[in-house]
Amino acid sequence: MDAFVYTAQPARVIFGAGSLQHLEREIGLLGAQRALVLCTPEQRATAEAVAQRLGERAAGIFDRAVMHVPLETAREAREVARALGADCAVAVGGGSTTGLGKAIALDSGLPILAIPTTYAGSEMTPIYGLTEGGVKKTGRDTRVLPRTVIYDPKLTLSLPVGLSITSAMNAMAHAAEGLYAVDGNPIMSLMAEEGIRALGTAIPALHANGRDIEARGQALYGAWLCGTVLGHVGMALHHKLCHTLGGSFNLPHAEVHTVVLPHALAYNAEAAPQAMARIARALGAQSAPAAVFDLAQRHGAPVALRDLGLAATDLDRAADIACANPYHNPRPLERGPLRELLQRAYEGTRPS
Ligand SMILES: NC(=O)C1=CN([C@@H]2O[C@H](COP(=O)(O)OP(=O)(O)OC[C@H]3O[C@@H](n4cnc5c(N)ncnc54)[C@H](OP(=O)(O)O)[C@@H]3O)[C@@H](O)[C@H]2O)C=CC1
Ligand SMILES: O=C(O)/C=C\C(=O)CC(=O)O
Repeated sequence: MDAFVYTAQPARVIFGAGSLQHLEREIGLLGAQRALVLCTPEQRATAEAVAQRLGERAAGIFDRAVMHVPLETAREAREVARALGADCAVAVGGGSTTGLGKAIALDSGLPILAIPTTYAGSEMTPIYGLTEGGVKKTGRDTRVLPRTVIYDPKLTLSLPVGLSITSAMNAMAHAAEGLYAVDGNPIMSLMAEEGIRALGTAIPALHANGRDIEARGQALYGAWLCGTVLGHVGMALHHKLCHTLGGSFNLPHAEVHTVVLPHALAYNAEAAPQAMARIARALGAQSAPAAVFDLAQRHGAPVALRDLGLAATDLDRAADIACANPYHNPRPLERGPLRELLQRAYEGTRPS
């Protein structure tokens, strides 16, 4: 076995259908008295239910979380937290809401309790993102890692099926790249393979019935494992491409992950055979890139960048940006093959 270093990121996880009932106890365990509840405008009703559960421990609700955490929103939320005397933040929602909690924590050190309702995985990472003047910057800081995470599959029953599938593919991407990370280790690989297996089971079941609570549990369990991988080891080509396409061309986050993943895996397949074997095994298939493509396509998820609104004329610029700053990838980054990868992702060609 190769030598490795493993530093665990501390997080307390409360998992299970109905586990929201433990919220007040968990806030108490954080030593907090006044929680600011964060949500998007559309998830206000859920945030109100959370605040009601907290009773006197609820300082208020900030319901203006949006994708990619604009700096102005972060400043506004920080100010509201200060004005209300909040001593912790409860983020209920997807990665956008968790991201807002992280922006508050980065500035103030307030502990975050996250209640994720998508599979993006941000709740398990010390990674934060902030967008200023249309440019998103990400960083790592242990202060932003949520202290407690409540995974309650019941809260995900309202997540539309299409979004559930693309969000699950987003989670799977963290695990897939974790399997060939430069700083990978056997513990993260175990979690990655099990996370992919759980998501590979959940996706067909959710496609059949979005209210299947067992499948919701499997998906959230997979999201937890995959988010943990994202939080512990470095990502590579796939995440770089998705950040380029999401950030510079304003394409939707989970959908871009869904479309790009099979092609990024195909690019890396020969350079990372063990990772590919584990992904394929987790999905009960022969070829990792084809299995991931089939999983998306069979369950109604988008498979072509052109269907997400990218123009063919954007592909050259996307390839340039993706090559601009060097980063680790199992196969060296070469502009020509990368441009071909993007062309296949644009057209939605099944990897052979
Ligand atoms: N820092 C990190 O480690 C990570 C950060 N991220 C970041 O997180 C963001 C993406 O996260 P993601 O979760 O995909 O995006 P969002 O949080 O924006 O959620 C995606 C969609 O899910 C909907 N939704 C969420 N919860 C529910 C629910 N209970 N019922 C119905 N609909 C629901 C949202 O609706 P509505 O808007 O109406 O609430 C939204 O349309 C990106 O900014 C990404 O960069 C992602 C992964 C890791
Ligand atoms: O961009 C961020 O906010 C940080 C990480 C991610 O979004 C991970 C991902 O691409 O899913």
